[in-house]
Amino acid sequence: MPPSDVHVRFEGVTKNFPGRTRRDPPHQVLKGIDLEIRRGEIFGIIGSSGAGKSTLVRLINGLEPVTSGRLQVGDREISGLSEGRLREVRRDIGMVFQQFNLFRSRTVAGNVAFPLKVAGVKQPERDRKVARLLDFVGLLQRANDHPEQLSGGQQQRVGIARALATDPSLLLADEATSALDPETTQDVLNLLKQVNRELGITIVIITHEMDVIRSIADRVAVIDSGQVVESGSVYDIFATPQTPEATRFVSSTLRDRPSATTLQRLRSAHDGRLVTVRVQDRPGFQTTLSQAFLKRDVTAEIVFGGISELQDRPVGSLTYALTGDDGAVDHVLTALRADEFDLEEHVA
Ligand SMILES: Nc1ncnc2c1ncn2[C@@H]1O[C@H](COP(=O)(O)OP(=O)(O)OP(=O)(O)O)[C@@H](O)[C@H]1O
Repeated sequence: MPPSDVHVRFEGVTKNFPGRTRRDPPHQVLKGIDLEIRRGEIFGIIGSSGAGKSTLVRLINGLEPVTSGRLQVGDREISGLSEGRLREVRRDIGMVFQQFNLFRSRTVAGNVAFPLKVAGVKQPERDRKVARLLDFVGLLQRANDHPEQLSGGQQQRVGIARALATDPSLLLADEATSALDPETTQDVLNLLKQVNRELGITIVIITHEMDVIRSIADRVAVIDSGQVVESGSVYDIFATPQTPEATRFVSSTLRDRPSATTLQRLRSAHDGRLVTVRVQDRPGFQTTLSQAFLKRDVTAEIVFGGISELQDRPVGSLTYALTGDDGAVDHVLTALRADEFDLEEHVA
């Protein structure tokens, strides 16, 4: 990939915070991050609480220095930049926060105008720009209201308009929808999608919710304990997660794999061996499976699972109760595995 296509590049980035007392060793929060975020994409970063997501964001906008490694934003190497140069980098980055961070004492228009004022944009130009931005986020009629007169979703729209005021090429959204209900979340995610598609702005979205990644991201990195454990296209992570962390996040939204309790219930309700098969986007997937079972007189009853669509391709898992001669079941499972079917047998 030519360097200009990469918007943010982490190369072996670590971040330490000092220990609690001077005698404690430093706390390594990021442990060698390698990541490439491409210009114009929506890149999701998902991880559990404390994984290091917010720290990663604070490195990108230069609010915290990296401890070691290289971090490039646009065509600039961030590590070692002076505060003045960092301000220039930050001017090209918009931020959207979980708690919106609006000024309560200013009107909606006043909030959006604020970064323009700081940047020294004069009044008539400022007013024109604020009106254009409020129109873009669908809140032109609310320009003179104060934030507390708006719903959470509307406040976040103001937050997005304010983040766009200085025409950034990169937008960082840190848990931007975590304080919102599911329906409002979808509205705000749609607006972010519009920002990306219509204005060509690269978006990095930080979340602990796989639903958010599924709704809007093109690619995703899963981080766990300060490390990228998996990254790739959202479809690939959903269709073939490689690590337990990614598998856990994927099943949290697809709800296609039985939990331990469900397995217990399935065991008492059905005879046979329980096997979960991951759905694959390949021709004749279902037919190949059913024929393999049929050929060896194995009865395969679907007892749990679901198939849904992601980026117009199927994802999900099906759990079967397999009854028949044990040797025959073993034979079918071995043959399917050899044919690259992804199977998990749930042994009691
Ligand atoms: N300024 C700091 N000084 C010391 N430790 C910090 C500092 N900022 C973050 N940490 C620690 O770094 C770790 C990662 O924190 P971070 O906020 O980046 O995680 P996160 O994935 O965003 O979690 P959450 O979703 O809960 O915000 C935590 O253990 C946190 O206590």
